[in-house]
Amino acid sequence: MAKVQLVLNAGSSSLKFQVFLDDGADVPNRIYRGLFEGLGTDPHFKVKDHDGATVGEQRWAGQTAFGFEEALAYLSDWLGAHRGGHQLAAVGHRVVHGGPHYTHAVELTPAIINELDTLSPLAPLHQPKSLEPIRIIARRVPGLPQVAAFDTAFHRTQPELAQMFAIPQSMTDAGVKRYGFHGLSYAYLATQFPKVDPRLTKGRVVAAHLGNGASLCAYDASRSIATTMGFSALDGLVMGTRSGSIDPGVVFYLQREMGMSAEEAEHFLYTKCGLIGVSGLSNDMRVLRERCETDAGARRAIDLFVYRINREFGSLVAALRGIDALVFTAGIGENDAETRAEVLRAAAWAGFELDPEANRAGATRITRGTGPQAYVIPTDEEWTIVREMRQVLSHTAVA
Ligand SMILES: Nc1ncnc2c1ncn2[C@@H]1O[C@H](COP(=O)(O)OP(=O)(O)O)[C@@H](O)[C@H]1O
Ligand SMILES: CC(=O)OP(=O)(O)O
Ligand SMILES: [Mg+2]
Repeated sequence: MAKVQLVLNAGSSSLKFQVFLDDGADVPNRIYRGLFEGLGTDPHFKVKDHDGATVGEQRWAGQTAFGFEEALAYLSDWLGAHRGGHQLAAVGHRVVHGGPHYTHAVELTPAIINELDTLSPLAPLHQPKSLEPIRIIARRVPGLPQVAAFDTAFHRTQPELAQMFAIPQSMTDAGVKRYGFHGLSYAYLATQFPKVDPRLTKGRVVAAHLGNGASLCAYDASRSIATTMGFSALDGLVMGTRSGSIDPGVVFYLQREMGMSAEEAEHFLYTKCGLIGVSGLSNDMRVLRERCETDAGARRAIDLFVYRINREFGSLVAALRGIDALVFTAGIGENDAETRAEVLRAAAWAGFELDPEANRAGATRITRGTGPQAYVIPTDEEWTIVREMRQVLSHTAVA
Protein backbone atom coordinates (compact mmCIF):
# COMPACT_ATOMS: atom_id res chain seq x y z
CA MET A 1 0.00 0.00 0.00
CA ALA A 2 1.32 3.48 -0.88
CA LYS A 3 2.34 5.58 2.08
CA VAL A 4 2.11 9.31 2.81
CA GLN A 5 3.87 11.72 5.13
CA LEU A 6 2.08 14.57 6.87
CA VAL A 7 3.76 17.87 7.77
CA LEU A 8 2.24 20.29 10.31
CA ASN A 9 3.34 23.92 10.58
CA ALA A 10 1.91 25.74 13.56
CA GLY A 11 2.34 29.51 13.03
CA SER A 12 1.18 32.23 15.39
CA SER A 13 -2.04 32.84 13.46
CA SER A 14 -2.40 29.73 11.35
CA LEU A 15 -2.00 25.97 11.11
CA LYS A 16 -0.56 24.96 7.75
CA PHE A 17 -0.16 21.40 6.52
CA GLN A 18 0.97 19.39 3.54
CA VAL A 19 0.67 15.73 2.64
CA PHE A 20 3.46 14.16 0.57
CA LEU A 21 3.80 10.75 -1.11
CA ASP A 22 6.37 8.69 0.77
CA ASP A 23 7.97 7.44 -2.45
CA GLY A 24 11.65 8.25 -1.76
CA ALA A 25 11.70 10.88 -4.56
CA ASP A 26 14.40 13.55 -4.27
CA VAL A 27 11.88 16.31 -4.88
CA PRO A 28 8.94 15.61 -2.54
CA ASN A 29 5.67 14.81 -4.35
CA ARG A 30 2.91 16.85 -2.76
CA ILE A 31 -0.65 15.50 -2.64
CA TYR A 32 -2.37 18.20 -0.55
CA ARG A 33 -1.49 21.64 0.75
CA GLY A 34 -3.81 23.52 3.08
CA LEU A 35 -4.24 25.80 6.05
CA PHE A 36 -6.44 27.06 8.82
CA GLU A 37 -6.38 30.84 9.11
CA GLY A 38 -7.94 33.23 11.58
CA LEU A 39 -7.98 30.70 14.45
CA GLY A 40 -9.64 32.24 17.48
CA THR A 41 -11.15 35.09 15.44
CA ASP A 42 -12.72 34.10 12.11
CA PRO A 43 -11.59 30.54 11.30
CA HIS A 44 -11.29 29.41 7.71
CA PHE A 45 -10.01 26.10 6.28
CA LYS A 46 -8.84 25.62 2.72
CA VAL A 47 -7.00 22.77 1.03
CA LYS A 48 -5.73 22.31 -2.53
CA ASP A 49 -4.52 19.26 -4.42
CA HIS A 50 -1.17 19.02 -6.26
CA ASP A 51 -2.63 20.79 -9.31
CA GLY A 52 -3.72 23.73 -7.16
CA ALA A 53 -7.46 22.89 -7.39
CA THR A 54 -9.42 23.59 -4.20
CA VAL A 55 -10.63 20.25 -2.79
CA GLY A 56 -11.89 21.39 0.61
CA GLU A 57 -13.10 24.64 2.14
CA GLN A 58 -14.94 25.52 5.32
CA ARG A 59 -15.67 28.65 7.35
CA TRP A 60 -16.62 28.96 10.99
CA ALA A 61 -17.71 32.62 10.79
CA GLY A 62 -17.15 34.44 14.08
CA GLN A 63 -16.64 31.20 16.03
CA THR A 64 -13.92 32.46 18.32
CA ALA A 65 -14.04 29.24 20.34
CA PHE A 66 -12.84 27.31 17.26
CA GLY A 67 -9.13 27.27 18.06
CA PHE A 68 -6.11 25.14 17.49
CA GLU A 69 -7.45 21.97 19.09
CA GLU A 70 -10.67 22.08 17.06
CA ALA A 71 -8.62 22.64 13.89
CA LEU A 72 -6.54 19.53 14.59
CA ALA A 73 -9.62 17.38 15.16
CA TYR A 74 -11.19 18.67 11.92
CA LEU A 75 -7.97 18.03 9.99
CA SER A 76 -7.70 14.50 11.32
CA ASP A 77 -11.25 13.71 10.12
CA TRP A 78 -10.68 15.41 6.76
CA LEU A 79 -7.46 13.48 6.14
CA GLY A 80 -9.12 10.23 7.19
CA ALA A 81 -11.73 10.78 4.48
CA HIS A 82 -9.29 11.99 1.80
CA ARG A 83 -6.20 9.84 2.20
CA GLY A 84 -7.35 7.55 -0.58
CA GLY A 85 -6.43 4.46 1.43
CA HIS A 86 -2.79 5.61 1.74
CA GLN A 87 -1.17 4.66 5.03
CA LEU A 88 0.30 7.45 7.16
CA ALA A 89 4.03 6.67 7.50
CA ALA A 90 5.31 9.63 9.54
CA VAL A 91 4.51 13.16 10.71
CA GLY A 92 6.93 16.08 10.52
CA HIS A 93 6.44 19.16 12.67
CA ARG A 94 7.68 22.71 12.64
CA VAL A 95 9.01 23.33 16.14
CA VAL A 96 10.00 26.95 16.48
CA HIS A 97 12.66 26.66 19.22
CA GLY A 98 15.40 24.04 19.26
CA GLY A 99 17.36 25.77 22.04
CA PRO A 100 21.13 25.29 22.31
CA HIS A 101 21.09 21.53 21.70
CA TYR A 102 19.00 20.93 18.59
CA THR A 103 20.90 22.17 15.57
CA HIS A 104 19.32 19.57 13.25
CA ALA A 105 15.94 17.87 12.93
CA VAL A 106 15.35 15.01 15.37
CA GLU A 107 13.03 12.01 15.72
CA LEU A 108 10.86 12.65 18.74
CA THR A 109 10.83 10.58 21.92
CA PRO A 110 8.88 11.36 25.12
CA ALA A 111 12.10 12.66 26.73
CA ILE A 112 12.86 15.00 23.82
CA ILE A 113 9.27 16.28 23.77
CA ASN A 114 9.58 17.17 27.47
CA GLU A 115 12.93 18.86 26.87
CA LEU A 116 11.43 20.95 24.04
CA ASP A 117 8.61 21.95 26.35
CA THR A 118 11.14 23.64 28.65
CA LEU A 119 11.73 26.10 25.77
CA SER A 120 8.03 27.11 25.64
CA PRO A 121 8.64 30.33 27.64
CA LEU A 122 10.98 31.50 24.85
CA ALA A 123 8.31 31.12 22.15
CA PRO A 124 4.96 31.16 23.99
CA LEU A 125 2.91 31.84 20.85
CA HIS A 126 4.42 28.87 19.02
CA GLN A 127 6.16 26.12 21.01
CA PRO A 128 3.08 24.90 22.92
CA LYS A 129 1.06 24.83 19.68
CA SER A 130 3.67 22.59 18.03
CA LEU A 131 4.00 20.27 21.00
CA GLU A 132 0.26 19.79 21.45
CA PRO A 133 -0.33 17.86 18.18
CA ILE A 134 2.89 15.91 18.75
CA ARG A 135 1.53 14.69 22.09
CA ILE A 136 -1.96 14.01 20.75
CA ILE A 137 -0.56 11.96 17.84
CA ALA A 138 1.86 10.07 20.12
CA ARG A 139 -1.10 9.12 22.32
CA ARG A 140 -3.48 8.19 19.50
CA VAL A 141 -1.00 6.43 17.19
CA PRO A 142 1.85 5.10 19.35
CA GLY A 143 4.79 3.95 17.24
CA LEU A 144 4.15 6.39 14.39
CA PRO A 145 7.48 8.16 13.73
CA GLN A 146 7.34 11.91 14.43
CA VAL A 147 10.13 14.33 13.60
CA ALA A 148 10.71 17.92 14.74
CA ALA A 149 12.43 20.41 12.41
CA PHE A 150 13.56 23.66 14.03
CA ASP A 151 13.26 27.31 13.05
CA THR A 152 16.43 28.08 14.98
CA ALA A 153 18.68 25.49 13.26
CA PHE A 154 19.44 27.42 10.03
CA HIS A 155 21.04 30.28 11.98
CA ARG A 156 23.67 28.17 13.71
CA THR A 157 26.15 29.04 10.92
CA GLN A 158 26.29 32.61 12.24
CA PRO A 159 29.57 33.96 13.58
CA GLU A 160 29.88 33.88 17.36
CA LEU A 161 29.54 37.66 17.73
CA ALA A 162 26.25 37.69 15.83
CA GLN A 163 24.81 35.17 18.32
CA MET A 164 25.97 37.00 21.46
CA PHE A 165 24.44 39.51 23.82
CA ALA A 166 26.77 41.77 25.81
CA ILE A 167 26.36 39.73 29.00
CA PRO A 168 28.79 37.62 31.04
CA GLN A 169 30.16 34.60 29.19
CA SER A 170 28.73 32.20 31.77
CA MET A 171 25.22 33.35 30.79
CA THR A 172 25.96 32.97 27.08
CA ASP A 173 27.23 29.46 27.82
CA ALA A 174 23.98 28.77 29.69
CA GLY A 175 22.08 29.48 26.45
CA VAL A 176 21.11 33.14 26.80
CA LYS A 177 21.96 34.10 23.23
CA ARG A 178 20.49 35.09 19.89
CA TYR A 179 18.92 32.02 18.24
CA GLY A 180 16.99 33.56 15.35
CA PHE A 181 13.79 32.12 13.84
CA HIS A 182 11.97 31.52 10.52
CA GLY A 183 14.95 29.29 9.64
CA LEU A 184 12.80 26.67 7.87
CA SER A 185 11.60 29.43 5.56
CA TYR A 186 15.08 30.89 5.04
CA ALA A 187 16.49 27.40 4.31
CA TYR A 188 13.81 26.87 1.65
CA LEU A 189 14.51 30.26 0.02
CA ALA A 190 18.20 29.40 -0.26
CA THR A 191 17.28 26.27 -2.26
CA GLN A 192 15.45 28.53 -4.72
CA PHE A 193 18.30 31.03 -5.26
CA PRO A 194 19.89 29.05 -8.14
CA LYS A 195 16.55 28.99 -10.02
CA VAL A 196 15.74 32.66 -9.43
CA ASP A 197 19.19 34.10 -10.16
CA PRO A 198 22.35 31.98 -9.86
CA ARG A 199 24.27 35.05 -8.60
CA LEU A 200 22.23 34.96 -5.37
CA THR A 201 23.81 31.65 -4.38
CA LYS A 202 27.22 33.23 -3.78
CA GLY A 203 25.96 36.77 -3.11
CA ARG A 204 25.01 39.03 -0.20
CA VAL A 205 21.27 38.66 0.20
CA VAL A 206 18.75 39.90 2.76
CA ALA A 207 15.46 37.99 2.93
CA ALA A 208 12.38 39.62 4.48
CA HIS A 209 9.98 37.03 5.92
CA LEU A 210 6.94 39.25 6.48
CA GLY A 211 3.99 37.30 7.88
CA ASN A 212 2.15 37.57 11.16
CA GLY A 213 5.62 37.03 12.65
CA ALA A 214 8.29 38.94 10.74
CA SER A 215 12.07 38.92 10.51
CA LEU A 216 15.01 39.62 8.20
CA CYS A 217 17.91 37.27 7.51
CA ALA A 218 21.30 38.19 6.02
CA TYR A 219 22.86 35.46 3.86
CA ASP A 220 26.46 35.41 2.77
CA ALA A 221 26.81 32.73 0.07
CA SER A 222 23.48 31.14 1.11
CA ARG A 223 24.39 30.82 4.82
CA SER A 224 22.80 32.87 7.59
CA ILE A 225 25.25 35.38 9.10
CA ALA A 226 22.77 37.60 11.01
CA THR A 227 19.04 37.90 11.66
CA THR A 228 16.68 40.29 13.43
CA MET A 229 15.04 37.86 15.86
CA GLY A 230 17.09 36.90 18.89
CA PHE A 231 16.59 34.88 22.07
CA SER A 232 12.84 34.81 21.52
CA ALA A 233 10.48 35.41 18.59
CA LEU A 234 9.62 38.79 20.14
CA ASP A 235 12.71 40.61 18.86
CA GLY A 236 13.32 42.64 15.71
CA LEU A 237 10.64 43.95 13.36
CA VAL A 238 7.13 45.19 14.12
CA MET A 239 4.82 42.13 13.83
CA GLY A 240 1.09 41.43 13.72
CA THR A 241 0.69 41.42 17.51
CA ARG A 242 4.31 41.57 18.77
CA SER A 243 6.23 44.78 19.52
CA GLY A 244 9.53 43.65 18.02
CA SER A 245 12.69 45.22 19.49
CA ILE A 246 11.90 47.38 22.45
CA ASP A 247 14.12 49.10 25.00
CA PRO A 248 14.36 46.58 27.89
CA GLY A 249 13.77 49.57 30.16
CA VAL A 250 10.16 49.57 28.93
CA VAL A 251 9.69 46.04 30.28
CA PHE A 252 10.76 47.14 33.77
CA TYR A 253 8.60 50.25 33.52
CA LEU A 254 5.53 48.17 32.59
CA GLN A 255 6.05 46.15 35.74
CA ARG A 256 7.24 48.73 38.24
CA GLU A 257 5.17 51.76 37.20
CA MET A 258 2.22 50.30 35.32
CA GLY A 259 1.53 47.47 37.71
CA MET A 260 1.88 44.55 35.33
CA SER A 261 3.19 41.21 36.54
CA ALA A 262 5.98 39.59 34.50
CA GLU A 263 3.35 37.33 32.88
CA GLU A 264 1.12 40.29 32.04
CA ALA A 265 4.00 42.25 30.54
CA GLU A 266 4.94 39.22 28.42
CA HIS A 267 1.37 38.68 27.26
CA PHE A 268 1.09 42.39 26.43
CA LEU A 269 4.26 42.50 24.33
CA TYR A 270 3.40 39.29 22.45
CA THR A 271 -0.30 39.86 21.79
CA LYS A 272 -1.35 43.51 22.21
CA CYS A 273 1.41 45.40 20.39
CA GLY A 274 2.74 45.47 16.82
CA LEU A 275 0.28 46.28 14.03
CA ILE A 276 -2.78 45.63 16.18
CA GLY A 277 -1.48 47.73 19.07
CA VAL A 278 -0.41 50.72 16.99
CA SER A 279 -3.50 50.70 14.74
CA GLY A 280 -6.00 49.78 17.43
CA LEU A 281 -7.68 47.93 14.57
CA SER A 282 -6.19 44.67 13.35
CA ASN A 283 -3.07 42.52 13.08
CA ASP A 284 -4.03 41.65 9.50
CA MET A 285 -2.25 43.73 6.87
CA ARG A 286 -5.20 43.22 4.49
CA VAL A 287 -7.50 45.08 6.88
CA LEU A 288 -4.95 47.86 7.45
CA ARG A 289 -4.48 48.33 3.69
CA GLU A 290 -8.24 48.61 3.19
CA ARG A 291 -8.52 51.31 5.86
CA CYS A 292 -5.24 53.22 5.65
CA GLU A 293 -6.59 55.99 3.35
CA THR A 294 -9.06 57.11 6.01
CA ASP A 295 -7.83 55.66 9.30
CA ALA A 296 -4.82 57.42 10.85
CA GLY A 297 -4.04 54.47 13.16
CA ALA A 298 -3.90 52.01 10.24
CA ARG A 299 -1.62 54.39 8.32
CA ARG A 300 0.70 54.88 11.31
CA ALA A 301 0.98 51.12 11.92
CA ILE A 302 1.98 50.49 8.29
CA ASP A 303 4.42 53.41 8.32
CA LEU A 304 6.12 52.09 11.47
CA PHE A 305 6.23 48.56 10.01
CA VAL A 306 8.06 49.85 6.92
CA TYR A 307 10.28 52.28 8.86
CA ARG A 308 11.50 49.49 11.14
CA ILE A 309 12.17 47.16 8.19
CA ASN A 310 14.36 49.84 6.60
CA ARG A 311 16.29 50.46 9.86
CA GLU A 312 16.91 46.74 10.45
CA PHE A 313 17.70 46.21 6.77
CA GLY A 314 20.45 48.83 7.11
CA SER A 315 21.98 46.97 10.04
CA LEU A 316 22.06 43.69 8.09
CA VAL A 317 23.60 45.40 5.06
CA ALA A 318 26.31 46.67 7.44
CA ALA A 319 26.86 43.11 8.73
CA LEU A 320 27.16 41.88 5.12
CA ARG A 321 29.25 44.93 4.12
CA GLY A 322 27.10 45.45 1.03
CA ILE A 323 24.02 44.08 -0.66
CA ASP A 324 23.28 42.28 -3.92
CA ALA A 325 19.63 41.36 -3.46
CA LEU A 326 16.55 41.63 -1.25
CA VAL A 327 14.01 38.79 -1.24
CA PHE A 328 10.39 39.15 -0.03
CA THR A 329 8.42 36.20 1.29
CA ALA A 330 5.54 35.03 3.60
CA GLY A 331 1.95 36.32 3.84
CA ILE A 332 2.67 40.05 3.49
CA GLY A 333 5.91 39.76 1.48
CA GLU A 334 4.31 37.51 -1.14
CA ASN A 335 0.92 39.19 -1.42
CA ASP A 336 1.15 42.87 -0.58
CA ALA A 337 2.64 44.83 -3.50
CA GLU A 338 2.11 48.10 -1.62
CA THR A 339 4.28 47.04 1.31
CA ARG A 340 7.00 45.82 -1.06
CA ALA A 341 6.90 49.15 -2.93
CA GLU A 342 7.07 51.17 0.30
CA VAL A 343 10.01 49.10 1.60
CA LEU A 344 11.92 49.48 -1.66
CA ARG A 345 11.27 53.22 -1.77
CA ALA A 346 12.51 53.52 1.82
CA ALA A 347 15.59 51.47 0.87
CA ALA A 348 16.36 53.52 -2.26
CA TRP A 349 19.54 54.61 -0.39
CA ALA A 350 20.89 51.09 -1.12
CA GLY A 351 20.38 51.58 -4.89
CA PHE A 352 17.09 49.73 -5.47
CA GLU A 353 15.03 50.87 -8.44
CA LEU A 354 11.44 49.59 -8.15
CA ASP A 355 9.75 48.27 -11.30
CA PRO A 356 6.15 49.22 -10.37
CA GLU A 357 4.49 47.14 -13.09
CA ALA A 358 6.49 44.00 -12.32
CA ASN A 359 5.72 44.52 -8.63
CA ARG A 360 1.97 44.97 -9.19
CA ALA A 361 1.89 41.97 -11.55
CA GLY A 362 3.53 39.75 -8.93
CA ALA A 363 6.63 39.03 -11.04
CA THR A 364 9.61 37.25 -9.49
CA ARG A 365 11.97 40.21 -10.07
CA ILE A 366 10.42 43.54 -9.09
CA THR A 367 13.33 45.95 -9.64
CA ARG A 368 15.25 47.10 -12.69
CA GLY A 369 18.50 48.95 -13.37
CA THR A 370 22.07 48.06 -12.49
CA GLY A 371 21.86 48.28 -8.68
CA PRO A 372 20.85 45.52 -6.27
CA GLN A 373 17.71 43.63 -7.29
CA ALA A 374 14.61 42.63 -5.34
CA TYR A 375 12.71 39.37 -5.80
CA VAL A 376 9.55 37.71 -4.51
CA ILE A 377 9.95 34.01 -3.67
CA PRO A 378 6.94 32.22 -2.14
CA THR A 379 8.17 30.29 0.86
CA ASP A 380 7.49 26.64 1.66
CA GLU A 381 8.46 25.72 5.22
CA GLU A 382 6.74 22.33 4.91
CA TRP A 383 9.05 21.41 2.03
CA THR A 384 12.10 22.00 4.26
CA ILE A 385 10.46 19.96 7.03
CA VAL A 386 9.67 16.93 4.85
CA ARG A 387 13.21 16.91 3.43
CA GLU A 388 14.76 17.13 6.90
CA MET A 389 12.35 14.44 8.16
CA ARG A 390 13.39 12.08 5.37
CA GLN A 391 17.06 12.56 6.21
CA VAL A 392 16.46 11.82 9.87
CA LEU A 393 14.30 8.75 9.19
CA SER A 394 16.69 7.29 6.62
CA HIS A 395 19.56 7.57 9.13
CA THR A 396 17.40 5.93 11.79
CA ALA A 397 16.58 3.10 9.36
CA VAL A 398 20.28 2.52 8.58
CA ALA A 399 21.42 2.71 12.22
N1 LIG B 1 -3.20 39.75 0.08
C1 LIG B 1 -2.60 40.14 1.21
N2 LIG B 1 -2.28 41.44 1.39
C2 LIG B 1 -1.69 41.86 2.52
N3 LIG B 1 -1.37 41.04 3.55
C3 LIG B 1 -1.68 39.74 3.42
C4 LIG B 1 -2.30 39.21 2.26
N4 LIG B 1 -2.46 37.88 2.44
C5 LIG B 1 -1.96 37.59 3.67
N5 LIG B 1 -1.50 38.71 4.26
C6 LIG B 1 -0.88 38.85 5.60
O1 LIG B 1 -0.12 37.72 5.91
C7 LIG B 1 -0.28 37.38 7.30
C8 LIG B 1 -0.08 35.90 7.50
O2 LIG B 1 1.16 35.54 7.02
P1 LIG B 1 1.74 34.09 7.24
O3 LIG B 1 3.12 34.05 6.71
O4 LIG B 1 0.79 33.09 6.71
O5 LIG B 1 1.73 34.11 8.83
P2 LIG B 1 2.01 33.09 9.98
O6 LIG B 1 2.73 31.91 9.38
O7 LIG B 1 2.86 33.88 10.90
O8 LIG B 1 0.70 32.72 10.58
C9 LIG B 1 -1.71 37.82 7.62
O9 LIG B 1 -1.79 38.22 8.96
C10 LIG B 1 -1.91 38.99 6.69
O10 LIG B 1 -1.61 40.18 7.39
C1 LIG C 1 8.77 32.45 14.61
C2 LIG C 1 7.55 33.15 14.14
O1 LIG C 1 7.34 34.30 14.44
O2 LIG C 1 6.72 32.44 13.35
P1 LIG C 1 5.36 32.92 12.64
O3 LIG C 1 5.76 33.99 11.67
O4 LIG C 1 4.83 31.71 11.93
O5 LIG C 1 4.46 33.45 13.71
MG1 LIG D 1 4.69 31.53 9.50
